Amino acid sequence: MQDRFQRQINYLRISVTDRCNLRCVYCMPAEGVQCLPHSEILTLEEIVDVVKAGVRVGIRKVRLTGGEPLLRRGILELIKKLSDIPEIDDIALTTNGILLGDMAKDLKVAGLKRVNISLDTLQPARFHRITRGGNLNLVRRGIDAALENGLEPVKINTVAIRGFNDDELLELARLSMELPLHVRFIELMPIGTSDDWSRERFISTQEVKELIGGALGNLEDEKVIAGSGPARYSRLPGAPGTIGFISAVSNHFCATCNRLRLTATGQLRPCLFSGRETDLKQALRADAGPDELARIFQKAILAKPDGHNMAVGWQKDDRIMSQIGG
Ligand SMILES: Nc1nc2c(ncn2[C@@H]2O[C@H](COP(=O)(O)OP(=O)(O)OP(=O)(O)O)[C@@H](O)[C@H]2O)c(=O)[nH]1
Ligand SMILES: C[S@@+](CC[C@H](N)C(=O)[O-])C[C@H]1O[C@@H](n2cnc3c(N)ncnc32)[C@H](O)[C@@H]1O
Ligand code: SF4
Ligand code: SF4
Repeated sequence: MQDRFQRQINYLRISVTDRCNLRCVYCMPAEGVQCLPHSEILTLEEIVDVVKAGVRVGIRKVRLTGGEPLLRRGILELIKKLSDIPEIDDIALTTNGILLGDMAKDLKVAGLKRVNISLDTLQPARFHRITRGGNLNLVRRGIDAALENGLEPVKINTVAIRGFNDDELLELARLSMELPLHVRFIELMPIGTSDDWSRERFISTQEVKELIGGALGNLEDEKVIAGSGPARYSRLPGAPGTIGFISAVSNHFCATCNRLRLTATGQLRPCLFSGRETDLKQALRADAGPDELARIFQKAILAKPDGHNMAVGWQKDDRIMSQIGG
């Protein structure tokens, strides 16, 4: 269905859990994150009902995220049920990769098409520091398992952060020369835990492009890689993979935004950056039928703003990224 700004909305990002096995410094506070009670979180059946209602208004693509989606009990069963919905033609998952080594094969069998894996550094000690305790080896294993099991295209999400990983962006870009990986550099957005994370940490796409182009060769524009997300892709000469750029701040893609979010607690959220939400859970738990759920979707789509307001600074929100479905 089209929203008020003639954008076709066909993509639902679902936060299947607010829980996470890491605590990345720019995303979550070190402690004090209150996990939502189970009764507040949508059940697997409720999520499937929501997607079926979404299909009625044109949802064709689903992404499971969180928090860490691989922590959600029953995730394989959920993927299986979603892949049985004939209209859904793309089921993807965004993960920190920690549990992927052990789960990739079962995820593929359940019907998952592809994964995006977050990786901000290739240095074990640094990884441990930024994730507050994570083991980089497990993520490397997860990436290998994703490739071995054909969860392709495998995309790597790297948030470029000054004073933290700006000295290894070239090495991360080189991954696309060694393996068929699509390494995407994401601009740090003013959302999440702002602790020590300030404007000075921001690195623009332009800066990363110049760095990579200067050191590794001409970046040739690449056609779209499967998935209709906001990244723009280029390829280094002879590389099996590509380099992508997600310029969420410097050159935002709101004019072509095609998505809605479903929070872990069953709110439809028209925009990552807007606290305005439409409640689906109450209707689900009052046994609303598919028509009524589809009407709630329509309402949320019509409430989509034309774009974000990042320019005003750090997002003040009742929810953190892991609850919204980053
Ligand atoms: N501003 C903004 N940024 C987003 C949005 N969706 C995703 N992003 C950013 O893009 C990053 C990568 O998102 P992914 O979960 O990998 O999904 P995607 O890039 O849409 O996925 P593909 O379908 O594979 O292209 C996120 O970490 C965010 O930083 C959005 O709706 N708005
Ligand atoms: C919130 S996580 C959820 C999925 C999973 N736990 C993971 O890390 O991939 C999704 C993505 O959001 C990104 N992210 C979190 N906070 C961000 C911020 N302030 N700016 C840009 N990207 C951010 C993460 O790096 C990650 O790639
Ligand atoms: S970015 Fe992902 S892995 Fe890191 S704390 Fe946030 S939800 Fe967890
Ligand atoms: S900030 Fe909002 S409008 Fe812009 S791309 Fe993200 S979700 Fe869409």
